[in-house]
Amino acid sequence: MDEDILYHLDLGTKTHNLPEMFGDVKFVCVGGSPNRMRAFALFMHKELGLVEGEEDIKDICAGTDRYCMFKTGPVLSISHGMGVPSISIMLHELIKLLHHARCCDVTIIRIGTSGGIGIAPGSVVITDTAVDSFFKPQFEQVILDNVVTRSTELDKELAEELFNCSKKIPNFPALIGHTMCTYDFYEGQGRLDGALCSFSREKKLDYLKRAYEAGVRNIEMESTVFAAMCGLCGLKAAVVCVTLLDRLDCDQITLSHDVLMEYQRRPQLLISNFIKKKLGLCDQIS
Ligand SMILES: O=P(O)(O)O[C@@H]1C[C@H](O)[C@@H](CO)O1
Ligand SMILES: O=c1cc[nH]c(=O)[nH]1
Repeated sequence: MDEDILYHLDLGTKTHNLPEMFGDVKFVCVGGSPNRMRAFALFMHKELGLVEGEEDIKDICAGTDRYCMFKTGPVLSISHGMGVPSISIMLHELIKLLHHARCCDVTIIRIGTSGGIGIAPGSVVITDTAVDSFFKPQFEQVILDNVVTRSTELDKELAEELFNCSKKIPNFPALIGHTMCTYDFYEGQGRLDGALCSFSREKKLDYLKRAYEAGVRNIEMESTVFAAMCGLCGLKAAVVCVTLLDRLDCDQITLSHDVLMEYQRRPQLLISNFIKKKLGLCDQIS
């Protein structure tokens, strides 16, 4: 293409000098909420000890209200909204952005929230494999009128490295497990408390217990397409989500605002330690 307009990011190859703006990016962190991703960028800025002021960390995608994007040193922090279609659009444009900017050796990590299965709320699940609602390690993309099945394997070495990093953080509950990705938060995740519910409590528990037996430890809404797209495009990728509740116990998220914020910071702390370690900024993890 003579020109590539990254419409939902409000960036383009003719309007922006992408290599100059993004050429040094080595880590990309993505998550659903714009506020979380802004908070992560500010946290990384502090952790990396960068000189310019926090006020210089501006939303690069301010011209659109679809996604927000912040850059601090080699770390890019981007929001992706909720669900597969939303993250998929963002990833198409992000991956093209990294290509146009001539970035190399980029690691991409989704830092999110999730519902746990059979584990304590507040646990951080590092995904080894993302699975669909049938516990299969695949993502089905409808392309024209064909269903194309793509693998959702993630980088096992990276998952192990993150798990080892987590062990160095005091009182940090983390584990490696499969993550189930659904197309809905309510009936799609076996919740009884949506506007619609077409199954019994027994059926719900039977489904979630079968998921647990298949190795699933948490449920969220983006991991399969994230793993599939990053895998096909040669990006090292990981998914790190905190659990907000144990779905074997309840459906509603009753955490106080403060606890919710503290839980959401857990994946951020782990990833910040990982990035600092990769950049050689700390032998001793704080
Ligand atoms: O990154 P977030 O915390 O948005 O991920 C999960 C999956 C859905 O997008 C959302 C549902 O509450 O949270
Ligand atoms: O239960 C939950 C919690 C957060 N995100 C989800 O997708 N499900």
